[in-house]
Amino acid sequence: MSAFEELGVMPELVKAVEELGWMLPSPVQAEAIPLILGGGDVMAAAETGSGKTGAFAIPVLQIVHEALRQRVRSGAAASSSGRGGGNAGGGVASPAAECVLSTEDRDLHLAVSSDGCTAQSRSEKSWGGVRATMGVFASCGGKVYYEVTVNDEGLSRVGWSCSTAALDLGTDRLGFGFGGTGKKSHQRQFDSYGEPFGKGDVIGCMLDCTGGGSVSYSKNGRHLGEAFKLPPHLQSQIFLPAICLKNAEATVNFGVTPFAHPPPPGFIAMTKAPAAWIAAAASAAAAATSSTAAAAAADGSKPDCIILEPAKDLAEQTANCFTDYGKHLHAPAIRTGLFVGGVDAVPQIRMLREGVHIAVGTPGRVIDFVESGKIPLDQVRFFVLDEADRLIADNPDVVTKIYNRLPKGGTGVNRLQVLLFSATLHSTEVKDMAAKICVNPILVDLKGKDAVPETVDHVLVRVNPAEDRSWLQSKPEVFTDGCHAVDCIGPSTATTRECLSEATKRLKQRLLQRLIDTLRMEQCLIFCRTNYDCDQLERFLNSLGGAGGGGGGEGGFRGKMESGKENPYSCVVLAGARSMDERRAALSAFKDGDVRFLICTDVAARGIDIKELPYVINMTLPDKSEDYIHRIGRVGRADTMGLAISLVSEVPEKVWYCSVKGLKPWLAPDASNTKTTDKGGHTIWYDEKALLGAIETRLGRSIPSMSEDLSLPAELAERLAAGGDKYGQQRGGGVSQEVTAHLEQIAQNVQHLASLEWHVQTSFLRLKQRWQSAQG
Ligand SMILES: Nc1ncnc2c1ncn2[C@@H]1O[C@H](COP(=O)(O)OP(=O)(O)OP(=O)(O)O)[C@@H](O)[C@H]1O
Repeated sequence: MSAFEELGVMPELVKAVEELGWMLPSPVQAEAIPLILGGGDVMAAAETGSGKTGAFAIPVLQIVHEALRQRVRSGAAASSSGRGGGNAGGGVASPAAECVLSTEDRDLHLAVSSDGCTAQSRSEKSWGGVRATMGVFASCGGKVYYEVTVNDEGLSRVGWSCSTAALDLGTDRLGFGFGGTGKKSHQRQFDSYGEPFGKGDVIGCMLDCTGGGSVSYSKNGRHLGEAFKLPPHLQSQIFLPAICLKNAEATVNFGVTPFAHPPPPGFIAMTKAPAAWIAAAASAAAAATSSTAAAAAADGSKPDCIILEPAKDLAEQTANCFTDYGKHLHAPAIRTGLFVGGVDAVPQIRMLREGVHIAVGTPGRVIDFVESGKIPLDQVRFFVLDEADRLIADNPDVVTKIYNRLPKGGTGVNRLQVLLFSATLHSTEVKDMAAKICVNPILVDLKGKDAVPETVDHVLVRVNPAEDRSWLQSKPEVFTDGCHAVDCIGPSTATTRECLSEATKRLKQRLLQRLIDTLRMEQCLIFCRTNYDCDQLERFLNSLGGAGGGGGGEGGFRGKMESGKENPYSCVVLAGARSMDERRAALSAFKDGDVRFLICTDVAARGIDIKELPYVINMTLPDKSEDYIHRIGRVGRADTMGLAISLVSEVPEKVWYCSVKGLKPWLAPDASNTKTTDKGGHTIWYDEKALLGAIETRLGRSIPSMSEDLSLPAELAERLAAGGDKYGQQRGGGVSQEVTAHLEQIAQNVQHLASLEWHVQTSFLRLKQRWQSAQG
């Protein structure tokens, strides 16, 4: 059994992740997958690149697939009998329909076998109940039978109940049970009936829908007499086979295989009943809700899961992960839809009409579609906030509005599960929101505070224009942001705040070039503060590349070189101001290794997964310390070593400031107004030393600096050399620490087994020798 199977993951999903080369679940996966499969709300905080997407995607896919299979089975039965002209109420099943125990309509702690015939509940404290996927119209005028075989010594109660009855059979007015202690139960009234039963006994459960209706039982083929008469108010209801167990196991037979004892005269097996008698459980339950809901529920076309992501690119990546992990799930296949803004809504609406089971999107587009009724929510059972802290900080209203509209599904297996994931999940806002939208969430917190993975080395390059005067050189030409366009910059003003600020910007671009050359960077992700900074850096790198950057037209693939890999400075841009097509093309060119540098804003700070990326550079520190953790977490993923370098100015830098959301001050009509915002302009003074202080406080450690010749701090260089590690490659020669730990764990057992095997073999050979010599 593989390590993923041990977590309860179904073989189709295990196969898919093994094809991706995942040998063992990562720690967050090992913790979160069983919790989600068990039905809990989960808040998971784990380092960047530690496999959080798989930790929620795998169990979500599994549960959604199970639910869908169940619906398709029930829906198919309902529609085929509908075509046969049966009951006008719809939801009438074909006689050949497969009636099994439901994996949906059960208590969480009761397990149902994959063939839907055996139920097991190992709780000694509480009863676990389950109903069948088909029911019988009490008004059908027929007589139906099914059998239950008790497999062990625990307690069992068997019988019939309506789809809305308590799963604890016989404890309300909608259920009728017969228990192993020899009692019949209805409305919590337990009266002596028949005789006790236990392990090995076969109980026949009869529903007689003639003459007002009654329920009776047999034990090992012996009829025990009528147990209940159906009260008049229940004679229009649908009754489903139901059992409940306490630390027990039982197997049902609805008639697919021969019965242990023949049904009493006039009774027929559930599965042999005419179509007009039988109703699918899903239809029975759906009938209680709106008719449109029932219709769509039957074909399973509404989302079961809503996943919010803070950025379009990340949403697309997550949707692709769902498609990849779920590729072996068939009959039915899972359909994942992507719902992000900035692109034509029509194909997305069409997709919703065709049916989507997992909806992944960004807050704006998702709330638009929810409020206009395009994304129906009445079937949703998972609400996932990936990068939850960012979503909650930026879009608390959207999160709350969507949550308020979701069906909560009670406390059984259909209850809504809320999952919050991030590498930085420790803010007060997250805790407050979790208190509102989660029910007893289980915290999977692998470090207890925000942490940087061991595979990420991070260093600073201090930028001090007062000491480094190379900014006065005219070559290579740099392209700064124009915040000092109206200031007097030059040797004569070299000590003014404005001049030092402009000098910092010039030095940073030149330092970037030196870093690229010194470290012989094959690939690097470069973070800038604004869209405009990205444009200017792109110009700078293109000018170094000497080819002026191919394309560059409106909507074109700016910066892509004919042969990107040969150009040591080839670059593309991924930033909010670029179109979705351009962003997609840029990311894929970078992932494919066609270009060396991906210049980006913080839209790429979270979640974006680029395999074996060796370097990240921060041209400017982010103004939120948690974003630093996410940015540098683009390297050091999946046990690959990576280096993050931050250029940090020793002096304040004047930068553009968007006081109105969406406003690009460098494009504003009064863009020449470079005064600070308190003086009616569009700039602020940015203090990177203070930002660095906040980051170091958050991490609880100081970040080492590179030396002037841009070599690594000694401690890092030594550690790297000792481990034989290289940035962009798996640490420890390709075997992950988890795999090593796992191998160490099983080594002892393997040795023990080997020695047992040796003893068995040698004693067999000795015996054989003795026998041969005895034979002469
Ligand atoms: N069990 C595993 N074994 C090997 N590789 C894995 C495993 N789980 C995930 N990965 C790989 O690790 C990389 C990072 O995974 P993922 O993107 O899910 O990380 P994350 O924790 O969500 O990171 P972030 O915090 O940046 O969003 C991916 O390339 C993924 O394919």
